[in-house]
Amino acid sequence: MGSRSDWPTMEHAAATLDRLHLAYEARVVSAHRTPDRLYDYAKTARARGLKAIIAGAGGAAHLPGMAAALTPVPVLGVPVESRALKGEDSLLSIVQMPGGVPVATFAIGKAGAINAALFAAAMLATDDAEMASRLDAYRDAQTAGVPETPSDD
Ligand SMILES: Nc1c(C(=O)O)ncn1[C@@H]1O[C@H](COP(=O)(O)O)[C@@H](O)[C@H]1O
Repeated sequence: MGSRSDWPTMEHAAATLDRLHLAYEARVVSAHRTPDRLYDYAKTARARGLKAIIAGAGGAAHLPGMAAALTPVPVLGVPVESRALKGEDSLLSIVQMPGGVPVATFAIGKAGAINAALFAAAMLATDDAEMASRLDAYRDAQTAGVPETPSDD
């Protein structure tokens, strides 16, 4: 994520990965404020064995796109809700990549963070039966948690 201030959003991605027993690291890396850290992080990502990078950032959210420019590891962009423009700036900054440098872009805020984690798990599940069954269990629990009526009475 681009800043510690993104953690209240991105911790939902982390919690989802925890639920799926999927190992991850959470780091603050900013294209704007820590460009060298971003360069090192992205350039070493593949060799370190990272299978996906969930990049959350708000406002002028260049982090996901710059990460994607520097590594072949799939980048999943999460637009963090910004104070001034409610995350529309984040969304548009992340989604509108030039052809040739893809970033998979998710919804603004908490839902996007959760879905990015689920999507990363789904990518891994294509050749990991254990992960596929954990995802099935996640969905089963989600389905079981949806009541059929609007209230208990
Ligand atoms: N969009 C970026 C990048 C980047 O794209 O590299 N670095 C920080 N930021 C964003 O700035 C917002 C405000 O950050 P602060 O709260 O630290 O001022 C955060 O949402 C962060 O993701």
